Amino acid sequence: MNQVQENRRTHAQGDPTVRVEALTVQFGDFAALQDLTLSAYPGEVVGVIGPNGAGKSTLVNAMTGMTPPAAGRIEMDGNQLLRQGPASRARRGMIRTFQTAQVFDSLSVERNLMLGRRRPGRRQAANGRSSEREVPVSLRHLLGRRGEQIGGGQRKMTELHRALAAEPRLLLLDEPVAGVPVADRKVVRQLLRQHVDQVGTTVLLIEHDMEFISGICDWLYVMAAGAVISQGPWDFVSNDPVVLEAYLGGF
Ligand SMILES: Nc1ncnc2c1ncn2[C@@H]1O[C@H](COP(=O)(O)OP(=O)(O)OP(=O)(O)O)[C@@H](O)[C@H]1O
Repeated sequence: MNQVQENRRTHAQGDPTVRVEALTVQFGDFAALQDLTLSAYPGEVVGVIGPNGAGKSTLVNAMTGMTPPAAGRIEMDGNQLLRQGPASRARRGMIRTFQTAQVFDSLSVERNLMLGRRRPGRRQAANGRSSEREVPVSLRHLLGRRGEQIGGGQRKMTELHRALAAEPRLLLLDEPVAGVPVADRKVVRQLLRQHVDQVGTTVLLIEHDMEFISGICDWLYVMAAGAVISQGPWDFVSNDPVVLEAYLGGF
């Protein structure tokens, strides 16, 4: 075990919430993921970064069951997931958000938020109005508006809060602050950190905003061409020559 992996042991204790092992995804002859292995532990925010086309969204799609892998394993809390569909994974507490926020256009923001609380398997029953904790200040004035009446950043915030209201065991976020105004990104960061620390959710997120990434992630995997090329805390990966080459090599 090298020094970087040793460092992770100080905060990532016990068994991983999710473990992806030797995962390969093929689109015809093209391998979008090749033999990819990673894990995320309870209460940990794990970032997956890498240049465009590295395979980040494909990874999330494979984890949620939307894209079937050609080989490998995906385990959540020690259970092999590959034969389970997206709904069954959601019942286990795996919730995701999308690059383009998925909000129910015909429902109010408040109804959208309440839907998160209806996740099967969620500890509390879904009834009553959204609690103070579940409605962020930035959305309170929008509760009565329909999904189709709010802007892109507000849709992202609504989707994120609906996901948090589901109290996921594992939250997969695909570019959570893309399209979110810079001023609100700090709010998202604080909200996620608070949720992780209080509820113990494991977060795995894809994001291109390095300021956001460096401020929230406990551990990072860097991907290029479908494989993990580096991993470690931000200070390590941001100075890793292999990572700099992967990003700069494209220019
Ligand atoms: N359904 C598909 N059929 C064929 N090729 C695909 C499909 N989905 C993704 N790819 C290819 O797989 C590779 C990885 O794509 P993916 O969207 O996972 O990358 P990404 O790292 O998420 O990129 P970005 O940062 O731009 O979102 C790309 O070369 C992409 O063109």
